[in-house]
Amino acid sequence: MAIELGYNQYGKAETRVVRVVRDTDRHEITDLNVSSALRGDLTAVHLDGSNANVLPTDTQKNTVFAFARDGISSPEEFGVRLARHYVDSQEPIHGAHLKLEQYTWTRHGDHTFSRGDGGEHRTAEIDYDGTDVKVTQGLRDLLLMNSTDSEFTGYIVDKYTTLAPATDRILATSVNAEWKVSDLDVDYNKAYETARNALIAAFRDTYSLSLQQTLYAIGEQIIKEVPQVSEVSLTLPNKHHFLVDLAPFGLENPGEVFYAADRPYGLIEGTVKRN
Ligand SMILES: O=c1[nH]c(=O)c2[nH]c(=O)[nH]c2[nH]1
Repeated sequence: MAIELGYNQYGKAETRVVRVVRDTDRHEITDLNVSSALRGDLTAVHLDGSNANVLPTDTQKNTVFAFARDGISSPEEFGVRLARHYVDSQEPIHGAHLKLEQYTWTRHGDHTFSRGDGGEHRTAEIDYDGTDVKVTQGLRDLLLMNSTDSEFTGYIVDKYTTLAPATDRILATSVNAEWKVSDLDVDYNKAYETARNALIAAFRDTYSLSLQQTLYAIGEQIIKEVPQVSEVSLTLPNKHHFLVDLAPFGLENPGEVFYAADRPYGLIEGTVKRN
């Protein structure tokens, strides 16, 4: 029987590093969750028990902390620096994939910050194969709601359809988005802020006939406003808000009282590309 090793990678997942800049009394914090995955000449470790080509995951964790000492200007810059280091300094390591999440802290003073319930956060993904660096920016769990300017009508009706057409509904979603940055000669923080603002503006300004239409509008707006972005992928759960029937209580409900359903939910996914 012929058996062989397929694709493999290994690394340290979820190294939590918090960097404080304290050059002045007004401190800055960068709070990251860093995962590294290395690939390369790693057959012997799986087949023969030789660890000679293995840069331990513990070392990868330590490298994150040591590199943080030099400062973190953006998750993308930090990820690129780590990826290049692992591949360029270790001959058996041929590729590195870095995933970074950045948690947002809101300032309440020079050295006082609060963080929400672990909701919205920024993401960065870097891949380096020894030649090319690929960078993807994004965000996860950004909750958005329009309390009007949303319809859903004109859909297929078959014998299982019970959904009533909606001409004025709540549209709410928890945005998961990532966009490929094709030109790396860019200010990552500025690109991120511009893309995030474009995303929110497109959601706000689109009179939505479906969440699919809103998805396209968001992708289109990001591509229009950030010249370095070539492709935007979006995953949008439709966080349904159903109008409650108050008639049994002798009350009208002119679009004012809703039941926020948890599950199931519609899941709208798509990619918008620069042509
Ligand atoms: O925006 C929507 N898109 C759908 O595909 C869909 N399907 C559904 O039941 N409600 C909605 N809303």
